[in-house]
Amino acid sequence: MADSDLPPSRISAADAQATPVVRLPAFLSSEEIVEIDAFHAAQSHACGRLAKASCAVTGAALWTTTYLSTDRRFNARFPGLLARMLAAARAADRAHFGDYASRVDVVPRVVEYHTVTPGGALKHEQHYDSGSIYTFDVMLARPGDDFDGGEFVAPDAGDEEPFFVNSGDAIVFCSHRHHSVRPVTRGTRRVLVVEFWEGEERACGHRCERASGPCRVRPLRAMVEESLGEMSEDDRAAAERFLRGRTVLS
Ligand SMILES: O=C(O)CCC(=O)C(=O)O
Ligand SMILES: [Fe+2]
Repeated sequence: MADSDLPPSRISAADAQATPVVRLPAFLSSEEIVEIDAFHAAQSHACGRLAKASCAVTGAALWTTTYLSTDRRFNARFPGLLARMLAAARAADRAHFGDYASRVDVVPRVVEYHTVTPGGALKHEQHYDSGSIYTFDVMLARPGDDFDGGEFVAPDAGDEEPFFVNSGDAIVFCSHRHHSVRPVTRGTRRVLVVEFWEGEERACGHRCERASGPCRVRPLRAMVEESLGEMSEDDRAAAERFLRGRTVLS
């Protein structure tokens, strides 16, 4: 594998679409959800963050992703949980995905905490998690109570039952399987997403696109820090707002 590449896919696009999304109801206890939310509250300031969509009128973020794998923070705090997720993913692969990777060495590529408010959605129906093997997705909020809308959608999944009924419910799927999320219509939807891949266990503050060797992405901030010092206070504040969470290839 060239060190700047993603690992080659182990499953064809067509075979990936034929795999089911496996439900793991009540995967997390309410105590574990409290621990994860507390960890997010305490650590998110130190982690990479990306506002994926924002309101055209107010500029408020509608979908914010916090990369809890920054510096492997989540990985160090919740190793047992990540091992449980991987064991469940491998079992789902053996039982339902054609056992295409259950013996492959995989590690967490990224741990993402998603916060989605009304209007936030992942609309692209052919979206998939390129470069990863398994995607593990856990609902942290209470559907119908903390939020409405925001249904997880897997085309051709074969039934209309919701994937997430209660907080703590999880799903696991082949990362190359298409999936999307309908717009949230009320409240705040929170999910934890872990992608496992054949690359190195990453510590960078984003979703790494480089399977091995030093990550080439670094905060744009690092490239312009000197010039920030030369700006007026107003210009610097505007630049800081612009730079927050943005990254660039070096
Ligand atoms: O929000 C979700 O349930 C899934 C999010 C997702 O697929 C992604 O961020 O790639
Ligand atoms: Fe995804």
